[in-house]
Amino acid sequence: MPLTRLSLSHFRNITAAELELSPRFNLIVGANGSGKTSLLEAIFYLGRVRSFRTRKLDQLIQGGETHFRLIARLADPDTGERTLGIERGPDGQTLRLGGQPVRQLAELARALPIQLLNPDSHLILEGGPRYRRRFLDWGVFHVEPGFYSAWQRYAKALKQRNAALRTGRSRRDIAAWTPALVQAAEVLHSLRNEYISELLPYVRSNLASLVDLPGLDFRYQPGWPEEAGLAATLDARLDSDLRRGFTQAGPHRADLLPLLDGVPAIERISRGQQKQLVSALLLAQAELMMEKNRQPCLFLIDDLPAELDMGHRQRVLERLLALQSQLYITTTDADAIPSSPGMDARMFHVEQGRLAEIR
Ligand SMILES: Nc1ncnc2c1ncn2[C@@H]1O[C@H](COP(=O)(O)OP(=O)(O)OP(=O)(O)O)[C@@H](O)[C@H]1O
Repeated sequence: MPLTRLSLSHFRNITAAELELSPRFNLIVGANGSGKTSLLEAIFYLGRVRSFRTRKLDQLIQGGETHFRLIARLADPDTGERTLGIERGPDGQTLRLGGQPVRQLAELARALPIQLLNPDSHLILEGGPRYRRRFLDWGVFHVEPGFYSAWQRYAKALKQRNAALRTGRSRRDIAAWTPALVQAAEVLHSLRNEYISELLPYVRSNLASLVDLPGLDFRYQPGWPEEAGLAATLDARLDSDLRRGFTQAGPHRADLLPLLDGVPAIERISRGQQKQLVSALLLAQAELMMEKNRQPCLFLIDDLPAELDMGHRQRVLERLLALQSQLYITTTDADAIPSSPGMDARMFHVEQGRLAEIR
């Protein structure tokens, strides 16, 4: 659901800002180092309660200050408007949604599904399997209701098994975790499998309009050899797990690898094609989510001109607008963004952390 208002204080170089947002298209224009990415980072933080730039979250607090505060109004189709507020300081953070304390971060992720396209997005192709798992699980989390609880059960069993491996407990103690681990793993595997088969038609339709890559396919690896089964694999690798002190097989090692003519696509495609492919993947997820949940997502696109050429910018924006996504696009040059007449657009100028709407 879109944000209608956003207020920020002491977030990165933004001392204070109050923004009335467009439900569809928000363009953020400013010179290098002015604070454009910081604004996207703040919106991302509202939904994910983390940054896409750093793990050191205290870095988000403006230098010389002790806290940052973000307050957003969300247009909620069921309840009207809800307020989401996050304040972070030296003693931790408080999160409130609709006047209530937030108990699980998943509540925020559900209320504010956010997709990010930025210069790091190519890590989905170029980085290790964890980037592709994160991509995959974003989608499964949003469209498969049982995923989150299965993931929690799995994470708990994995943590216990790893602790048992590290502290040199008996094989019997370690094996005691196998049934819970395998049961949750199988649920995750089947939900991921189902999600991938639903997603692929959307990926193909986006590829057809964005990038010409006949022969592109995907290989899903669940994180263990399927023919052997997870229980037998854990058993067979127990000595090796004991030596290393952690569990080497399971859904936490899954991968979804794009292949071109049988080899990893990253080996064969240009940088521009990588960006088009990543855009197609993110769009496909948003389309499937819209189809299944009737819920549009927010798209944060950092430095759109650096990501795509003019023709592809136009096509990606058209598809996103057709999806009723709320867009936040940054650029140093407003002329580099295709204009879409009739769009309910707002443009903001940023200079040294000060944000002002351009009318
Ligand atoms: N905690 C902080 N306190 C104050 N200023 C900060 C903090 N963290 C980063 N900055 C500054 O905020 C400024 C804005 O950075 P940001 O990455 O948002 O700029 P940008 O407009 O996206 O730039 P570019 O176009 O170069 O990507 C930078 O000058 C940076 O040094």
